[in-house]
Amino acid sequence: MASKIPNAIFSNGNSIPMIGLGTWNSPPGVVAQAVKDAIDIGYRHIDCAHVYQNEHEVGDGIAAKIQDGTIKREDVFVTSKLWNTFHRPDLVEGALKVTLKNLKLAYLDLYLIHWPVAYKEGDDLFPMGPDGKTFIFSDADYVDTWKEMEKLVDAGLVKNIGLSNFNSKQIQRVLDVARIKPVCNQIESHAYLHQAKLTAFCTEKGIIVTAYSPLGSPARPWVKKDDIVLLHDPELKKIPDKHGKEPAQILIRYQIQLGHVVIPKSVTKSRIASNFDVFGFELDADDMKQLAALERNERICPEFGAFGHPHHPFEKEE
Ligand SMILES: NC(=O)C1=CN([C@@H]2O[C@H](COP(=O)(O)OP(=O)(O)OC[C@H]3O[C@@H](n4cnc5c(N)ncnc54)[C@H](OP(=O)(O)O)[C@@H]3O)[C@@H](O)[C@H]2O)C=CC1
Ligand SMILES: O=C1CO[C@H](CO)[C@@H](O)[C@@H]1O
Repeated sequence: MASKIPNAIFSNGNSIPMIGLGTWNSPPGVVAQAVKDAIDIGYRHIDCAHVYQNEHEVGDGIAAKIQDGTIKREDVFVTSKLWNTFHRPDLVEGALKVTLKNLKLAYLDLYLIHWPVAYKEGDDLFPMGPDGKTFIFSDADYVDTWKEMEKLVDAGLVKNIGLSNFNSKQIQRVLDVARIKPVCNQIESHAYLHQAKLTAFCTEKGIIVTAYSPLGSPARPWVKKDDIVLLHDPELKKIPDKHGKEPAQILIRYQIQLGHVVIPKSVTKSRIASNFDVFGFELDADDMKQLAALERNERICPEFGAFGHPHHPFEKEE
């Protein structure tokens, strides 16, 4: 199927497809097929990360679709993220090279610092401290990490660099030293958590917001099953009927109309298809107001183990 996805334009003039396939929690053995299905359906943007521990299989899916002629490398936008144990400047390039090898790519379209918090360097991606709840921190500073990210652009290994889970003060610290500005901040964004101040700050600075967990990440064990889950919120359910659409499609379309790039995850072919079918209708002003009114300041992905880190981004709103 030919792909007609609108793009968002970065401050450097490069573009990113407004919708991409998320891959967190997409199991090895399943994710390669999900990536192949997504590309067949028309997705041209895949969101990955070293810490998802499935980049090798994601890479198999992309390679298969390049090999069978469905796409060329330059047709697909691939993002990955530098994990928190690799922030120390001497580790950054090596971490990217592992990701490139796993993904079987010569370059990334976008590389993000996954979180502003750094953890103890080493093989353990989640180096747990003695309390069994808090990771062991590193004192690497993301500003020094950023200078290494810039070198990856110089070396032609990544086309664009950006941030993820950074608050406005942290973004400003990066902007203050940046020779190459971050093009985006990938943050949690859905109808229960708008992060209005942070997104306004990003917009003012010309930084594109990518919305993660747009469906409220229902598979996370701590998303309470006895409370209202976003996808089943009775207020949300009033909107789809009017458009003949499903709740997930409304939530994805909502992010796009907010001007955000959006990366819903699914390994289910029918959902991968329906999540992509969000360009043939428009939410009206009343719908947008109703969705905005669902705000609950409900953060699903706070990186619990980093509470107490001096660079934890979201312990207070910034
Ligand atoms: N930068 C960061 O720190 C973070 C980045 N991310 C990125 O964002 C992506 C999306 O966020 P994520 O937390 O995965 O959560 P999402 O909000 O995308 O929800 C994904 C879940 O919803 C289910 N689902 C997908 N489509 C539908 C549908 N149409 N109807 C009902 N259920 C559906 C999926 O199930 P199934 O797969 O079984 O179909 C899966 O369990 C991640 O995969 C990752 O790439 C996420 C969190 C943090
Ligand atoms: O991208 C991510 C997916 O979820 C993980 C577990 O909560 C996070 O650590 C990470 O930020």
